[in-house]
Amino acid sequence: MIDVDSLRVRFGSNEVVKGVSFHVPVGGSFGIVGESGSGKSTVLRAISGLNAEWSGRIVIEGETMKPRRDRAFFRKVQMVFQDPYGSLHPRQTIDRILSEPLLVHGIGEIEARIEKVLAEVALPSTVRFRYPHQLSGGQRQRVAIARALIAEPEILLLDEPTSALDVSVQAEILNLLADLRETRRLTYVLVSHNLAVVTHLCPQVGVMIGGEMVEQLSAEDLRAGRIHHPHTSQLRALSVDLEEVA
Ligand SMILES: Nc1ncnc2c1ncn2[C@@H]1O[C@H](COP(=O)(O)OP(=O)(O)OP(=O)(O)O)[C@@H](O)[C@H]1O
Repeated sequence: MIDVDSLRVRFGSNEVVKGVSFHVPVGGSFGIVGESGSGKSTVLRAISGLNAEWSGRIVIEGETMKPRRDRAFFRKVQMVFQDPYGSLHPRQTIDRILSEPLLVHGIGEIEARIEKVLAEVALPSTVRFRYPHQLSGGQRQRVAIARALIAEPEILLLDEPTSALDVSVQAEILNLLADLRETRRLTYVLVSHNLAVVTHLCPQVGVMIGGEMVEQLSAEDLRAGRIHHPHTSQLRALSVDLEEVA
């Protein structure tokens, strides 16, 4: 369960998140959509503990978050970024990349866990001894998801997880994320500028503009055009085809 209440974030004199509130139940999936610069990633980074400069209240699984998080938090909550090139160390083999979270958290059975998680993200075990540049973009994102999952978190924070990928690969990764949420009973917060991506994965959606969440609605209402805020209508009109990736 994630409760965000009146979250504010400023950089210097510039307030970029202006009192955002939303709730995600255990096993739920909440999507944040909005144009570039609307503050979506900043909200996610405050939840993830990557940015300690915020005010308001963030409660995760009943625990009120402080700006700095302990190691147990980083086991429970994991983040997946847009760019698998940037987020995977280029000189480490996939084996090393996947071992690291286990070593950090003192978790044993490293070999078995790596084999299991690779199977879960549908990668052959032969990728273990390759480097990120030897994999395709989609395979690299599967590795990034495997790394996020290997220490068995409860919550995944997904920041544009498919935006760097070809359209055909985007759908594969979205389907994988949907399956993993169900089998592992994960809770997701997903950020994307792409309405089709958000509605594919998230039954509940929050729409941001200029640091405010101006509307929250179900993916169903969004698809059907049952919308209250003009900005949501604009975003919907801009999205050429809501079902493109579905
Ligand atoms: N570290 C930072 N220092 C100063 N300003 C920042 C910082 N990070 C983000 N901003 C500003 O905060 C605003 C919101 O950025 P944010 O990345 O959250 O938007 P976004 O909706 O995720 O956009 P995008 O989809 O382009 O990533 C932008 O104006 C951005 O320039």
